[in-house]
Amino acid sequence: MGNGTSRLYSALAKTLNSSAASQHPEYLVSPDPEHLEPIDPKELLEECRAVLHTRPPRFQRDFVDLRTDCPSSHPPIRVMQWNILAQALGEGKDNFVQCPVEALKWEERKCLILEEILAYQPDILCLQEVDHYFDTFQPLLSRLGYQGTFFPKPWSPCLDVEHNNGPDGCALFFLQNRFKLVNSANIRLTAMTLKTNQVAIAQTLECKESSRQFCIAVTHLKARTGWERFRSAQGCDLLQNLQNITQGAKIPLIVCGDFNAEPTEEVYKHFASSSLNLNSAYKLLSADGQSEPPYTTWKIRTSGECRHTLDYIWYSKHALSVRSALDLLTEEQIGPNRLPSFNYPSDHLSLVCDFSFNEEPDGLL
Ligand SMILES: NC(=O)C1=CN([C@@H]2O[C@H](COP(=O)(O)OP(=O)(O)OC[C@H]3O[C@@H](n4cnc5c(N)ncnc54)[C@H](OP(=O)(O)O)[C@@H]3O)[C@@H](O)[C@H]2O)C=CC1
Ligand SMILES: [Mg+2]
Repeated sequence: MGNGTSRLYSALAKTLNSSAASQHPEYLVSPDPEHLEPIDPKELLEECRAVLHTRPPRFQRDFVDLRTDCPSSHPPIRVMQWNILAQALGEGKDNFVQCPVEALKWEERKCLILEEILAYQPDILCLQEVDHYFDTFQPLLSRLGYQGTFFPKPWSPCLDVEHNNGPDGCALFFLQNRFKLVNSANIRLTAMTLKTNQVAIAQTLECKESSRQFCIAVTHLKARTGWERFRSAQGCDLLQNLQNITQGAKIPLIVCGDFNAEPTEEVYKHFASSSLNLNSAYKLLSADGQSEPPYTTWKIRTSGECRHTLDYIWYSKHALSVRSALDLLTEEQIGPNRLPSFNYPSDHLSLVCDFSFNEEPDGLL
């Protein structure tokens, strides 16, 4: 076995075997990463690239500078929002008819996912459709200095798929050397007072540099057309929970999610007009700062081509500024067979933003 390969198995192989996933209780804050030997991100990136040596080169995406005039005395906070496509759904249920089966092989697709994370080095990761938390992302990201939290769907569609790796759910990771966890809440979303199959995680973090606190939340709302009212009710429930957690918007807030809703839907309008004073960060990439990108997910299923804007990063527009945002892949980069592909591991694009606190939040948050 070549040196690279053996190193690969030294870093990537120190992950729990997949059977461990089903032995874990529903919700578990990961063990203290101090007790896991750290990995050098450059080494892990090299090892991932060794696995991906037969794949086409990574697409280049650039950060768009959105700096406003308010300078910040502290380093920005980089947040990544990403529905990484559950392996069981990608292989067993999602029917991406133009995606070759071998492009979804987990041993390579996981390295594409890790490569994207290592390329942009977010301080905070908000993920949906995580069905390899315990055997892959938690052990590896812990060794990169992240503390992780996982909250699976009560009844994940992954469990219907033969040879699944356990339920999918939302995961939230933050760098331990930058933030201290003040509070963590797992939220099973309701709709019209009924418990639903969708969840969220909301955590209050304190910046070690500035002692400023903020709330970061991740969610994944009910998919499919015909469920618009259901998503709207889930969104209202999440907003109510966040009102309480931020003590009525006293704490700045960032909410990441696959909302499974176009900007025309009611749930989007609830977030855009909430008393939490939120703005959608990716609107700032548009010329007038008022329009969402044309797509955040683009796939071809048996039902046809689906190009939608469903993923968002909402933030407290008075207390926080967006300093930059990662541009999306172009249609040419995505290619005619759309996503996922040999080039990109998910049907959803990652969204990445750099935030800073406004020194003195003007007025209410
Ligand atoms: N809800 C419950 O209480 C119960 C649920 N179940 C099981 O759970 C499943 C529903 O899970 P739930 O998560 O609530 O469902 P969702 O409708 O939210 O979708 C589940 C997953 O399917 C993907 N998806 C969306 N559209 C399609 C499509 N057209 N074809 C294939 N996949 C698609 C979504 O991906 P994306 O978000 O990226 O679009 C999402 O990850 C049922 O199929 C059943 O297996 C069974 C009994 C009870
Ligand atoms: Mg999906």
